[in-house]
This record gives sequence, C-alpha cells and structure tokens, in this order.
Amino acid sequence: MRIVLCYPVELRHLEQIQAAWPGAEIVDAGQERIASELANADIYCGHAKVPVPWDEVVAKGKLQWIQSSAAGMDHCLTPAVVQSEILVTSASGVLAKQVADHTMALLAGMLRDLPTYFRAKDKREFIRRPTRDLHGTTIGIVGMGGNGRVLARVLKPFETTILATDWFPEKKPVEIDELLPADALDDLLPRVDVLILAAPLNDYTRGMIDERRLRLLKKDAVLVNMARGPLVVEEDLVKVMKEGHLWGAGLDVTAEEPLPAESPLWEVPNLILTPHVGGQRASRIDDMTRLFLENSQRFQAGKPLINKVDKILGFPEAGAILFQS
Ligand SMILES: NC(=O)c1ccc[n+]([C@@H]2O[C@H](COP(=O)([O-])OP(=O)(O)OC[C@H]3O[C@@H](n4cnc5c(N)ncnc54)[C@H](O)[C@@H]3O)[C@@H](O)[C@H]2O)c1
Ligand SMILES: O=C(O)[C@H](O)CO
Repeated sequence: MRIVLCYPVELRHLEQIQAAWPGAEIVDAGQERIASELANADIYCGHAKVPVPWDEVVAKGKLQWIQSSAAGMDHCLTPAVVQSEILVTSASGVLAKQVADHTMALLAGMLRDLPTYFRAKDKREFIRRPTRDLHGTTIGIVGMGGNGRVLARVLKPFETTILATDWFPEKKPVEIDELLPADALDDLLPRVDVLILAAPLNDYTRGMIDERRLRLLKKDAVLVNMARGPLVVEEDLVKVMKEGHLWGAGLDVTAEEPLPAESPLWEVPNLILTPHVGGQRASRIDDMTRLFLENSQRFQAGKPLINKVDKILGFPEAGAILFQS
C-alpha cells in the first residue's frame, strides 16, 4: 500500500498516519513532487495546487481513494476521475469554523465601513460615515454545507433572519428561517441585506452571480464570497459597484489567484479583498489528519467513508456521513 500526501504535514502527523497503516509506504510528496508521485499511489490525501496528470493516474488504474484536504473539489474532479472507480471524499466541515470567523470579519468590516476608515487613517482624516448594523439583518446563504451550517450557527445570535438555498433543501438546520432549493436563488436575492456564497464551483454555479443577479440584490446589499472566485462574474461586479449598486463586497476568493495586479477589483473602494485565507487556522492540519485517520479506519473496515462525494455534483452525496465541525 502506497499512501501519497500533499498537505503540509509535520512529523507527528506522519507518525499517526504510519501507525494507522502498518507496513504501508507513506510518501510526503508536498506540492513539489505530487505530479510525479501520484501515478504510483493507492491512496492520495491532499490538495495539489500544481497541475496533476490525472488522465495518466486514472489510466494506470492503481489509485483507489482520494481524500481531499480541501472542501472544494474542483482541484481533482477531472472528467477522467469522475468516470473512474476512484472513491472520493472531501474535507467538508474541516475548515468551517475558521471560514465562519473570516466571513464575520469581512461582513462586519464591510457593514461598519472599515475600508473608509483605513483610508482615512492613512490620510490622518477624522471622518464619520453612516453605520450599518449586522444585528437584525436578513442574511442569504448560498450553500448549506459544512461552511454554511457553521456560519448560520454563528450568525443567528445577531438576531438575524437567515434564508438559504441548497442543492438538497430537505433538512433545514434550526438556525435557518427558510431553506429553499438551489433554483430559487432569484427569489431569495431581493429579500436579503447580505448575500454569502458558500457553494462549490461546478457547471451550475460558475458565473451564477452575474449582472442580472447582482441587480436583483438591494442597492445597499453586501456580497461576501467565501467559496470560489468564478461563482461571481467579476467584471459585472466591478461594473455595478462603480455605478453605486451594493454597499460593499468582501471577497476571500477571486477567479484568478493570486489576483493579477491589473485586476479592476483592486480599484473598487468599498471592497475588501483577502487572499483565500478563510480556511487558515492553527489546528487545520491536526483537524485534517483526524478526518484522514477516521476515514482510514473506515476504509480498512469496509465501512462507508465520511464526506463521500458525488463525483458528478462535486460535493458530499445525499445522505453522506458528514464531518462534525
Ligand atoms: N475561502 C476558503 O478558504 C474556503 C474554505 C473552505 C471551502 N471553500 C469553498 O467553499 C465551498 C463550500 O464549502 P463547504 O465546506 O461548505 O462545502 P460542502 O461540500 O460541505 O457544501 C457545499 C454545499 O453547497 C450545496 N450546493 C451545491 N450546489 C449548490 C447550488 N447551486 N446552490 C446552492 N447550494 C448548493 C450543497 O448541497 C452542499 O450542501 C467549497 O466547495 C469550497 O470551494 C472555501
Ligand atoms: O476548498 C477549500 O477547502 C479551501 O478553499 C482551501 O482550498
């Protein structure tokens, strides 16, 4: 058994993984060697940020299981992987608490207009702007997965009304006031003060927030994208914001990362940009390893794995056992 890792493990994680797989060869490939090591893996745990020859890996027929160390599965669900027998599990929920923290920072920062005060501080100007409250607002969350659920838990004590859409709208978490199907997005948009994107990137969500949908939002709404950049048509966002539509936006993700210096997003004043850091947390690697170890036990025992992904949809399948944040 050859287990190839591509997430920033330390020695203690390698020891834990080795103990869970006696006799297996554990390869800490990192980003540097993942492209060449993967073809000989039986099991892969990680998130390659470099191009991986997935067609070759699948053709070789050795890889049995991908445990993604990201919740977003766009890094590995190529057509070849989707059509293969390879079992795929995600890191849904592993990063949810820190994503919720970061969302709150972007949201509160935007509502209380911190960008204006940061600029004013640079110019030593004492200015005041009208305030916006988080308390009592109506929030829309697109995607009630690991991140959406924790976010709703965190937002509810702010006396918010929370409307959400999800691909599987059957199980409504108690914090959600209304859970709508994914195709009811247009009905939700005009009703919310804040829209938070927490859905995966797939053919259905790519470009879902375009000019038409941005204009369905209230003129003073706030948009926060914690999911993947391509959910938002960035040129449309820049256009409508330049025309004074939207109070502000907070983007932790952009279509191109790192965001190129020439991107017009840099120039939009009421926009906070962070460089895809929502998932960062001191305990992230411990949490990820805990999931991999739990799933390793299940794999060896022939039990259903946590966060089993529907490879066509690109997120945990209906009825999957989910990682508890
Ligand atoms: N900014 C970051 O650092 C960061 C961290 C973690 C995840 N992410 C991104 O956020 C996404 C969500 O993370 P998660 O852990 O909640 O994922 P998840 O897989 O647990 O949940 C995704 C949810 O979205 C729902 N969904 C799918 N398509 C939808 C649609 N068209 N409309 C509405 N809902 C839809 C699914 O039913 C599911 O409940 C990930 O796919 C990833 O791309 C970003
Ligand atoms: O999808 C995720 O888990 C984060 O965006 C890290 O890539």
